[in-house]
Amino acid sequence: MLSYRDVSKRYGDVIALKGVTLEFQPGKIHALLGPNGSGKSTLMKIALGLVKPDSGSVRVYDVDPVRDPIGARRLIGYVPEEVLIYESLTPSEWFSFVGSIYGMDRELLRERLDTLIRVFKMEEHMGKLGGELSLGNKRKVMLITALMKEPKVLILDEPFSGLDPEVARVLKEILRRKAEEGVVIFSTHILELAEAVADDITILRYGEVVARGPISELRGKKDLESYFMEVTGLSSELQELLKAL
Ligand SMILES: Nc1ncnc2c1ncn2[C@@H]1O[C@H](COP(=O)(O)OP(=O)(O)OP(=O)(O)O)[C@@H](O)[C@H]1O
Repeated sequence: MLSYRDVSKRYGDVIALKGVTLEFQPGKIHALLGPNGSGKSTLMKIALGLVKPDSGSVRVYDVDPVRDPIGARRLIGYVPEEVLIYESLTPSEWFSFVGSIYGMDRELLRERLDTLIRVFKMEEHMGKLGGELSLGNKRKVMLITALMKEPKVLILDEPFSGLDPEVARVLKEILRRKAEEGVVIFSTHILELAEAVADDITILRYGEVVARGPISELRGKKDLESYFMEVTGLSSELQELLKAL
């Protein structure tokens, strides 16, 4: 389980999170939605101890990421929004390196990697340097890195961006399977994707939770886009701006 209690975070004058209380349970796929700058990445980074909250408490199962960021990272597979890979290592070299850092058994590592590499269709790219890979393949390397240790918590920031439709389908299936055993959270700006993949959604606006629950219950009779526009207040803001234009 991943929980946040009354968590706030400011960057100088900018309020990124304001008294957020949330719980993400295993068994469901959770989508995190919100306009640009609403605090989604900050919320995710706090779970990993990459960003320290100003107040409130966070638990990754029973680990406090503020006191024990390494312990929290052991439990979490994380894919950030930005592409971060070693340009001068091949995916093969990179996975062996990460496997040794995780202290994974070589045979187990090989088995898991074999499957993930085939599932993500990366066989022919394993010998290329990271810097030579296409953007989508770099993102696949990051996804495999997050999945290879079979984490209890999977946190993916915009994981579907740059993936072709076939790989996106594979990823949806993986998330579904992972959610059976652990916590799965992903952020997205694509509402159709949240609707197609997630069980529960959480919508942030200006660092506050403005809606939360099963998609079907939240939107009621509306389509998710209209619901999103309504709770984030974007609809009226946009209409005003368009009028001004
Ligand atoms: N390192 C930082 N220094 C200063 N301000 C930051 C920093 N990181 C985030 N912010 C600010 O905090 C707010 C929340 O940012 P965050 O990246 O968490 O939002 P987000 O919902 O993930 O946005 P997006 O959808 O655009 O990725 C924004 O106003 C952002 O500019």
